[in-house]
Amino acid sequence: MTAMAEFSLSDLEKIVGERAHSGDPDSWTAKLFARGIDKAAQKLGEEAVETVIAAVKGDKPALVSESADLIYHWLVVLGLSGVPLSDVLRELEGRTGRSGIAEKASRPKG
Ligand SMILES: N=c1c2ncn([C@@H]3O[C@H](COP(=O)(O)OP(=O)(O)OP(=O)(O)O)[C@@H](O)[C@H]3O)c2ncn1[C@@H]1O[C@H](COP(=O)(O)O)[C@@H](O)[C@H]1O
Repeated sequence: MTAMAEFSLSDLEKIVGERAHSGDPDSWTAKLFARGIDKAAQKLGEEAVETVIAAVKGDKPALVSESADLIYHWLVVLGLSGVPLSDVLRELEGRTGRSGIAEKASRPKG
């Protein structure tokens, strides 16, 4: 369990980056990168819906599994979009110490 606890999103981002252009016919990551952002974004949306369904049903094992699918596909979409995980983490870090409601109130109207 110790090794698993050390596994990070950054590790998964690295794996996705390495597999993206591997040319391995057995790589789902390579397949998604070849098909492009529309397909990857569609998969991300499907995994999001499946995660929501698991949560609403109170199915904890499914919630864990679907969350993993969701995060993996999210990293694929970030990669395809040329957005590094560190940009998202920096954005999240910048929000710490500020309540969500205050943050929402500060957004431009429109
Ligand atoms: N975490 C994941 C991961 N999560 C989900 N998936 C794949 O995502 C795919 C889509 O899942 P679905 O259940 O929606 O499959 P589906 O409904 O048959 O898909 P459709 O073609 O019908 O749209 C499946 O092939 C899953 O295996 C993942 N594929 C890869 N990874 C990670 O990426 C690494 C590299 O994987 P490859 O690129 O495949 O070598 C792996 O070692 C993992 O660490």
